[in-house]
Amino acid sequence: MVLQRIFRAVIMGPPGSGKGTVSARITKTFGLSHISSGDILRSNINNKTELGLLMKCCIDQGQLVPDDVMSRLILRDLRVMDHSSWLLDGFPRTVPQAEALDDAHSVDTVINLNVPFQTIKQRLTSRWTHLPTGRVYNVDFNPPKVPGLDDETGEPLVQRDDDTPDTVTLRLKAYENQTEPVLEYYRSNGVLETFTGTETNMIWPHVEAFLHKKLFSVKQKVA
Ligand SMILES: Nc1nc2c(ncn2[C@@H]2O[C@H](COP(=O)(O)OP(=O)(O)O)[C@@H](O)[C@H]2O)c(=O)[nH]1
Ligand SMILES: Nc1ncnc2c1ncn2[C@@H]1O[C@H](COP(=O)(O)OP(=O)(O)O)[C@@H](O)[C@H]1O
Repeated sequence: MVLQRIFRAVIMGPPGSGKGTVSARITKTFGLSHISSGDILRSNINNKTELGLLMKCCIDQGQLVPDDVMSRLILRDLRVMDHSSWLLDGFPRTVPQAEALDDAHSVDTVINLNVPFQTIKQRLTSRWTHLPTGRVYNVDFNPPKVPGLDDETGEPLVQRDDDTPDTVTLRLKAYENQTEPVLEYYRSNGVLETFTGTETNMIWPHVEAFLHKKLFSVKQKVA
């Protein structure tokens, strides 16, 4: 689908709610550029940049990276995408980050994946990631064709250092304390759309239908 107008979206939800999985489907269906804060941080860690080395320990302890670091990193990437439609995944995660984003760009819609915490824990400890692309697999849900290898490149998959049961508990706490207030922020701005469920394949048709409608009405407004 070719968009006729620039469209900016954010996808939110607790760790393991399926943001990466749903983002891949959105980008494939609607052609938005996907920007994942977690993938950007992991690429910095993998490439041993100064920022990556500094942030690794905070990520591995299930804590959020400081707001100023994160906002600078993402807003810098968005600056060079001035004429693109994008989907932000994992940013903003705090109210100050949402305010920093608002100061620079207007957000058309925020997709919130509301998946119960007890569903999530099991998923994260069986998540396998292809670090260079952020493609995710799951032993139960979408296993790779060859165990341990990425379907597209044949490169090795890894388990994230922060996907251990103890760190997942800390990340869920950080989500409750620091990220849930962002949902309220966007709800009061009138852009929040929540999708509730325990399975991505049940949630996805609703997200897809919503975006079709949203993009169509955006085009109508412009015409
Ligand atoms: N069992 C199960 N696993 C899922 C489902 N949706 C996504 N996953 C897996 O759950 C893990 C977390 O999903 P991901 O998209 O990475 O979530 P994110 O942390 O919100 O970006 C990955 O291993 C996915 O393959 C689902 O409906 N059922
Ligand atoms: N916007 C952000 N603000 C602060 N820290 C972040 C942000 N995005 C990612 N991080 C850090 O990177 C980690 C992994 O993020 P991410 O890949 O989005 O995890 P998940 O998709 O499992 O929720 C987070 O637990 C946090 O430490």
